[in-house]
Amino acid sequence: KKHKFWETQPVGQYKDLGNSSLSEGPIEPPTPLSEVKQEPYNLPTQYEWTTCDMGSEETCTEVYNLLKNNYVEDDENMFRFNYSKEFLSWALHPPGYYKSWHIGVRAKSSKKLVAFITGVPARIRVRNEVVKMAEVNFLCVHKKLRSKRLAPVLIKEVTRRVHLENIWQAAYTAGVVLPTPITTCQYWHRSLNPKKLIDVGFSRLGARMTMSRTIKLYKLPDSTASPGFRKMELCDVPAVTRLLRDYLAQFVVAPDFDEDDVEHWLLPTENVVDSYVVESPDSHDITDFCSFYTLPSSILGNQNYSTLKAAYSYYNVSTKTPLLQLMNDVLIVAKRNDYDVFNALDVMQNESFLKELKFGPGDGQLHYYLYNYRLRDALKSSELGLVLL
Ligand SMILES: COc1cccc(CC(=N)NC(=O)c2cccnc2OC2CCNCC2)c1
Repeated sequence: KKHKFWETQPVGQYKDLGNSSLSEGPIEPPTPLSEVKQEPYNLPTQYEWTTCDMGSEETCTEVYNLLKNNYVEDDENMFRFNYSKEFLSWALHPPGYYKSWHIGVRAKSSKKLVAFITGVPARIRVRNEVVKMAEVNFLCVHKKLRSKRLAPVLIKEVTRRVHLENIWQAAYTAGVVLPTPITTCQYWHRSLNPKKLIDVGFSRLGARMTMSRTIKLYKLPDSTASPGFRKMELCDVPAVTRLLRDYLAQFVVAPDFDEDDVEHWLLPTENVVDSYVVESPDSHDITDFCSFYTLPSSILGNQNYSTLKAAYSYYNVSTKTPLLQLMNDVLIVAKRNDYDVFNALDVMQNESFLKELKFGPGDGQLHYYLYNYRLRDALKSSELGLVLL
């Protein structure tokens, strides 16, 4: 039966969609902490739980290798996400993180890491309510242990450890449809290195198009157009926080970032996250902001290339510079830094620039979910102001 596990969980069930007698908000009330299961869920006897200290080079390398060889692939199994170690360390150490939410499974005999799941704390606003949530990510079971029903146990265990910290909601994404998406996003790609993308099968040569015509089509200027466009610096944190909070207020679901969050999630970190501001040349105000994160993919089975260097649109705010020009500038910077492709979801106001900046639609969708929080109706993707890693 489909979703045997998810039908046992406090998540929006299909039968509830559009049922306006059901109120928006938590589906189940918090449990008294004394009633939360104190001990970990049972694993098959040959496996044991381990808490992964991502601050340890050795453990971080084990997690990196597990994901590099066993994490999400595209629908045609040509690419696999290859999150870097510095990315994983950044993603799992935001302000207020809990080490106990970095959960691994080892084989008792070999001590090999065979599964992983994580949570990080986040304050997420849903309409006018700011809710403490866990952002759950990096659910991975070794390819050799699939269909042993390990994923439900990993999900129940991270849920139990989140409950122990008195947090009762979560946010997560998946490429598959589960009960019940709060929104479904289309992803889009902007070619930066079309020759490589066609060589590795990520893109196809358009009909009646030659390679040289295609290279010319995606060519970008060498320098950015916005006066005052520069990398974000520590001293920009207060202004960027103000800009971002004002911008995100328009969306139904969005992070409730404070200055500490902005410093962690948006200050440039080499090979992990890049962010730029537009500082007005005369007033020196920060009027615009754009950012992307770096998530390479392994290219499976290509003689000439092993890695696809991909940028993923993160948070972008335009108040003076046209969004179209701001995003074109971020494409120029990504190209200058040798990215092969720039990816974006059709969330926030992204739809307003995708086609004009020559993004093409991807062949998949990304579904967003909330755990233990019901929305009366699914959102349009443009009502979503949350980008997960
Ligand atoms: C190009 O290499 C890939 C390797 C694995 C999967 C995919 C397709 C895919 N599933 N893409 C996305 O989920 C995606 C497409 C555009 C923007 N963000 C995305 O996912 C983010 C956010 C969710 N966690 C993964 C990274 C592509």
